[in-house]
Amino acid sequence: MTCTKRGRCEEEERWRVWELLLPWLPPRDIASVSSACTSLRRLSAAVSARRASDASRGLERRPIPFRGHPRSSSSSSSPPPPYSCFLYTPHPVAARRSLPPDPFSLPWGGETEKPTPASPSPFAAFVDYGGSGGCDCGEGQDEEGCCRLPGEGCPCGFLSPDFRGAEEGAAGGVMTECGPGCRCGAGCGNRRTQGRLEVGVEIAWDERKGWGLRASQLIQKGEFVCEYAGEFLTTEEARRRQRMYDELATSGQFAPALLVVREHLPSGKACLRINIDATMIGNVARFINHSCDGGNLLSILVRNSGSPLPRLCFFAARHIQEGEELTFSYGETRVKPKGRPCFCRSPCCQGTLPSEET
Ligand SMILES: C[S@@+](CC[C@H](N)C(=O)[O-])C[C@H]1O[C@@H](n2cnc3c(N)ncnc32)[C@H](O)[C@@H]1O
Repeated sequence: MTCTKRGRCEEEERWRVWELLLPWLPPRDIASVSSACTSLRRLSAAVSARRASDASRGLERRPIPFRGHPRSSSSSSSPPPPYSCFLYTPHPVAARRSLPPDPFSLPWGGETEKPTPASPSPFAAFVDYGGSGGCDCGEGQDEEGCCRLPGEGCPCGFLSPDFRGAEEGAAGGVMTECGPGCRCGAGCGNRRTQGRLEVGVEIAWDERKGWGLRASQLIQKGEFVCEYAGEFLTTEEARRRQRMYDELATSGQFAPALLVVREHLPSGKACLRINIDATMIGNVARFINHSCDGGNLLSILVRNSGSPLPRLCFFAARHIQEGEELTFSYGETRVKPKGRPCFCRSPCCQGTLPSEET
């Protein structure tokens, strides 16, 4: 009698450990655990369903669901769904040195911490948080009152995105906002792109392009959609990862999200190169696919006072209807001899995805 009771307690204890452990495991491990017994299969299926219900892991204002993956509703013995293989971050982060060697072995989770001056990280190599050049507008005022109207003296400027030609796919340029060098706080009117996601989006499966981001509500022309958050990499690290991703991509089950952005001088010469890798740590923007016609998003480099690195932000280039896929152009250059096929379906499709030597 005593023995049976102890046995039951041990069993319950083991089960509790699984309940605590499973939600953090990489999908590959969940798949192997789930084949052990019916109870674990049920528990794994519940964990996978929870993951599919919110890509942002609760870090955005509202859940961002995955829709329509052919394997998501089938048994958990099927291959692990790729939507788990990244950590969610609402903000750009410094390159992580402690990441596992490939995205398929990443645990489930998110990065909540915004980098601060106090946290010593490689980010400090890029961003000077002690920053100069910010405004004093917030001093002695409540947040609501500061930096509200253009032309009222805030030195950070209120340049708006340039939407001329946006509907024809023209690039959007640069704008400026208050930032870490300013005395104003999060409620300041000149921090339009620094809050959490405001527009409704969901992540939808396409047989040929993989996951993509689509609007789950009408998005008005000019509305801020999201920024491209990921790890800021040095060019050397970007090259190393690109080689790794190219190899993984030959398996066909892997979609890298490493973006190289160049800020050009008016003369046309490149002056600043930014490498943002959203493959292993990123936000919803990592799901935005390419369109050869420029897509319906305008990409703008946003400079924040006190931060030498601009951020890449997306605004609606035109009214975007509920259910429409959100896309932008990954660039013009196509230098890799065997470029990967493009399935953007636009009339001006070039047939291959933009690529360049990183
Ligand atoms: C930033 S990710 C976009 C999300 C990705 N589709 C996924 O499933 O995670 C970029 C990758 O998506 C795929 N992709 C993006 N646009 C595409 C297009 N127009 N045609 C085919 N594949 C595309 C490519 O594999 C590319 O490397």
